[in-house]
Amino acid sequence: MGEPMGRRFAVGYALASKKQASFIQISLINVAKEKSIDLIKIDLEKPLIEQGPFDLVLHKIYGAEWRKQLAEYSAVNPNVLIIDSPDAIERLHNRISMLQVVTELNVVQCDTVSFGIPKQIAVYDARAVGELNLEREGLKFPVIAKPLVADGSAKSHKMSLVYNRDGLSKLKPPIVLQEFVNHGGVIFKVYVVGEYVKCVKRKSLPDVNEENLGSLKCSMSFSQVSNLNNMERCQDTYYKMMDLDDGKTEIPPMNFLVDIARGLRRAMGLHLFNFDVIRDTRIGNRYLVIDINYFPGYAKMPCYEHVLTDFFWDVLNDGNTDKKDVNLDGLKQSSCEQEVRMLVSNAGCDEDNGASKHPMSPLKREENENPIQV
Ligand SMILES: O=P(O)(O)O[C@@H]1[C@@H](OP(=O)(O)O)[C@H](OP(=O)(O)O)[C@H](O)[C@H](OP(=O)(O)O)[C@H]1OP(=O)(O)O
Ligand SMILES: Nc1ncnc2c1ncn2[C@@H]1O[C@H](COP(=O)(O)OP(=O)(O)O)[C@@H](O)[C@H]1O
Ligand SMILES: [Mg+2]
Ligand SMILES: [Mg+2]
Repeated sequence: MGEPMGRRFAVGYALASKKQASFIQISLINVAKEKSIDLIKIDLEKPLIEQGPFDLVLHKIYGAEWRKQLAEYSAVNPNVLIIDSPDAIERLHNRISMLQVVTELNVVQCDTVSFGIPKQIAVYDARAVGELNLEREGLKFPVIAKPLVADGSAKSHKMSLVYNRDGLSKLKPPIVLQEFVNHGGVIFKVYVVGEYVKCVKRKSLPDVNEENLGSLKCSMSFSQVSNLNNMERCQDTYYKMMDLDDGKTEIPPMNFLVDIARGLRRAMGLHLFNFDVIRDTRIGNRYLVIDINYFPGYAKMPCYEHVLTDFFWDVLNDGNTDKKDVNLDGLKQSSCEQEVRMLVSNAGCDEDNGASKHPMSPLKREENENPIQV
């Protein structure tokens, strides 16, 4: 069968080699091709302005030089879509501004479910860290120390769970100290692709028994607990190992997540991101957003080829997905997912997500929890 006649679209992608290897799979190239979309690698060794023509530039590259190249390309090609805007992405490179947007979301309120962010403070001064009085800052042990900068480097994922004062002195600012919230060892990862939303469960840090705090050593280092290392990625059991199918943890109400996703998408001006959510076991139906990532590992999402291709198609044919959102009641469902839902159940995933209508939002917005700066 030949390809359909008519207009073809060129999507240029600029990705680091690891990202390219995971995201640009042959299955994605083929599904896109069938929809008249050609995925074309942007050569990072050459000026962007000399490449193309593209209808859309998809990118996850950091740094001033790349921003300059994008700006130059946009100035000469004003109709080309840049997904996403470097300024909008920038907000996610700092763990304070990243979560600030969650506290500013303006969504319909209801009594049954609420969301917010954990209490957190930024510490900039290395000399101040050992002297910190957590109680005065409204925090108590245990806390998680996270690098303030979230720029995709291995360093930016290196965290420690700090149990007591002694653990504080080892920390290297600039950091964020965030209240550790017991959440039953399960994290919800909510993937957003334009209007599409998908929630999966993953393993997380186990709960900490506060009564044992005194007997624990001062801190514990960790990195990307909900993800896999490179060796694990090569194994067949890839999805099984990562997705948590404990059969007992229910995912948060989908209409609730959809409202947060839509609010975030609009507030941040981003199309491609995911956010990590935990359920505060002390309170029950209270959910905390702890992390937002630009252009995450979509290839781990079932049917990602179709979801992403549908997204490219929509933005290329519309120019602006947000125009459509105004009248949007439910969520999009990928063409692949419509079929798959009938045939199989996705391990660790909500069966109905990505498709559910949400007439009444059960959201309750909490008061702003502005971080204190030290
Ligand atoms: O590598 P992957 O596929 O695990 O994706 C990473 C994401 O994993 P997730 O999809 O949330 O499970 C990962 O999410 P977490 O930070 O682990 O929550 C990041 O988005 C990471 O990007 P960066 O290092 O922050 O720039 C993502 O890494 P890049 O692929 O963008 O380098
Ligand atoms: N406030 C918190 N309370 C409990 N666990 C947390 C909290 N913040 C992070 N975690 C755990 O630490 C992991 C890494 O934190 P996260 O902020 O998502 O950083 P990263 O950007 O490296 O993914 C999370 O996936 C979760 O398991
Ligand atoms: Mg995370
Ligand atoms: Mg992150």
